[in-house]
Amino acid sequence: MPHICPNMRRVGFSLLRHHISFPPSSPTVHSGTRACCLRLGVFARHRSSVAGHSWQRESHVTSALGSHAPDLTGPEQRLLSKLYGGLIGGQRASLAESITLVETQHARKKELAQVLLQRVLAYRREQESRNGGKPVAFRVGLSGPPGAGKSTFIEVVGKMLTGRGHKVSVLAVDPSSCTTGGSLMGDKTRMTELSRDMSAFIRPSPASGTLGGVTRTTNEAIVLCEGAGYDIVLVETVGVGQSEFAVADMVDMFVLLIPPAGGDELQGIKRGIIERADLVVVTKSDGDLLVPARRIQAEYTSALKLLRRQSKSWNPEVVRASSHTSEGVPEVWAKMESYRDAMLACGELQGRRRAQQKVWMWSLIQENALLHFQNHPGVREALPHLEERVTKGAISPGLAADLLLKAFSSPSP
Ligand SMILES: Nc1nc2c(ncn2[C@@H]2O[C@H](COP(=O)(O)OP(=O)(O)OP(=O)(O)O)[C@@H](O)[C@H]2O)c(=O)[nH]1
Repeated sequence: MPHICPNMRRVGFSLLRHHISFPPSSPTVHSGTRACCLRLGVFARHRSSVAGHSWQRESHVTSALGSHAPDLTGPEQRLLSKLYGGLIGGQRASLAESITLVETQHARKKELAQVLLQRVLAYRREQESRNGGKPVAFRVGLSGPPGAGKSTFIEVVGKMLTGRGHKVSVLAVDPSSCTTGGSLMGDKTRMTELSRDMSAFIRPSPASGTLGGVTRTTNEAIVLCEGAGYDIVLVETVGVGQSEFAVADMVDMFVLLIPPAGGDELQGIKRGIIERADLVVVTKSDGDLLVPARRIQAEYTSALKLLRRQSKSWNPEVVRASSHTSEGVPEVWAKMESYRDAMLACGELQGRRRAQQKVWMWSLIQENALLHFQNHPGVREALPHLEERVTKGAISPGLAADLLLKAFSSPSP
């Protein structure tokens, strides 16, 4: 049972009191977060210069956190130096290894991952300040129903962009891996050409975990990709469950891909997610599918007019493209660039990123607060009995919740 600081308890207590919904029980234990923050100070004091960037420089950022930090061992320091040096040097193997580190469930490695991440964040901040405070990479989320043509589209756009000198990374968020451990997205060979391109980096979804856990690691993987010099980060997800909302909360632009099919196939597309779309792309706009594609485009254009606008500077549009003929693909990218430029110019993109940091932080708190609540000895002891009485109707859910929260707020035995 990890030590839970009183503040953490208060947060968990107050979240529960305000009926904020938590994800279901999670195997992701994040107990090392605070310890690893503390450890940053130690890492900062490890003065090795990697790729011309001295660790010393960040010490002012982290010294306030560092006084109780236990030391990193020599091998740990060497591992982190190697990963960081390789990562900012743009080595794909170091990037892949760093993402594996942030995906780990191993408590100590999780701490190391946070140390690395903090360093990469500091490096990225330096780059952004050199870039006039503007983000160094453009993050685009792409979602759509199974078979919408997402991976084919990403392959074609990705190749076009690397051909123009960009470095493109593709991260996948697979909701099925969170529930079943299986995969909606990973079982077939995807983006074969792009995966051979040295300017591209493709990373499948973590194999398992809660959506909260996958969201955290994807957010962290984005930071690592940007540190490794990828100026375009594409995050792909299937429009199933809540994963598309999670992805919309971690990108600069959210794009919905819709196949030119009618009726049932489109019913799975949630109205809520259409509201979040900055751009809708009707895919497979070629051959026999051209006519239905035009019809779907017209239908969605009318539907979008009825929705509330998300931005003062951007009106979501519906465009058509074919990944087979490439027709419309450069135009789709041009729209994405116009969006980025407009949102950067008015500062909304930067504002969106700031808000996302908070969403990300709160989703971590929710996940961990619930975990601490469930692991509390008093709660564990009272839970089976109270659950039984609630299901039998002997006591109200409200009273049971109050009793459990009371157990949680009393000191551990
Ligand atoms: N005619 C036509 N077919 C396409 C086009 N793009 C993709 N397809 C076909 O649509 C099918 C699904 O394409 P994918 O790219 O695998 O779709 P996806 O959305 O990634 O699918 P999931 O991985 O199941 O979510 C494949 O058989 C593709 O060949 C296109 O531009 N035109």
